[in-house]
Amino acid sequence: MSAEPQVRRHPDKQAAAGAAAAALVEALAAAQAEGREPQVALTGGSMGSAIVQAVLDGPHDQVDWSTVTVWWGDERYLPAGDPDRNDVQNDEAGLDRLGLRPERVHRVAGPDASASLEESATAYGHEMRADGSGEFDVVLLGVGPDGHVASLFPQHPAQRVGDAVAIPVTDSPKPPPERVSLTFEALNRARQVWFLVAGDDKAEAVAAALRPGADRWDVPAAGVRGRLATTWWLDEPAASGLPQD
Ligand SMILES: O=C1O[C@H](COP(=O)(O)O)[C@@H](O)[C@H](O)[C@H]1O
Repeated sequence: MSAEPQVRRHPDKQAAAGAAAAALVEALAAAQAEGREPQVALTGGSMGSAIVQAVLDGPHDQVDWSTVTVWWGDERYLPAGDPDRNDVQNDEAGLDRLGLRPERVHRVAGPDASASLEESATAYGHEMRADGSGEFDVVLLGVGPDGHVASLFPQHPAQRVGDAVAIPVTDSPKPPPERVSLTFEALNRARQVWFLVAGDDKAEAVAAALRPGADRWDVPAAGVRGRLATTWWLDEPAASGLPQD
């Protein structure tokens, strides 16, 4: 079973990131209050860093960050420390200042630390199965102007891979061409899925993903839902293709 999408509109990107950050702190604290050690999947792109920075800038002490486990929904297959990696951009936004335990921050191995893209994706999937089996409390996802989420691109054959948690993606239409992505199956196991989208260049993708009957082959963002909640955190420009109500 999966949850119908809910839309939260905010006047600008900062407000959307701030509201999502406050809700993330609340969700992680609630999971800890229920006795769980929460698992969260982060995202790259423009909003991926905006929410990390907003968490750091806002009140975040109600979460015991030492028991939070962090994954990425996708990663660009680049060496550790490369400024185009999602984890590096998240670190620069403040992820490495939250008090997470390094052994609970699961980074995708790049070409400096794996024999091949395929090996990196397989290892990431095994790591996830071994450590909590990817039962995410919250999965954060940015959305590209083409409707892609994580590194699942429209009409890209990588979408077809079943029976895997993490997959190698080659020929990505957005650089860099090689990436590791979680699959629809892995993303859809989350309790909550949150889309974070800002900017009028995303309005068409947002409207297409939320259109009833949208096909994930054409609009991958339409193919991910949380088991308990699916929330779209939007700024007004990104929401401008949706009906006002
Ligand atoms: O390449 C990627 O793009 C998406 C969206 O990025 P944006 O800059 O257009 O917001 C991102 O969510 C994904 O994690 C990343 O690898």
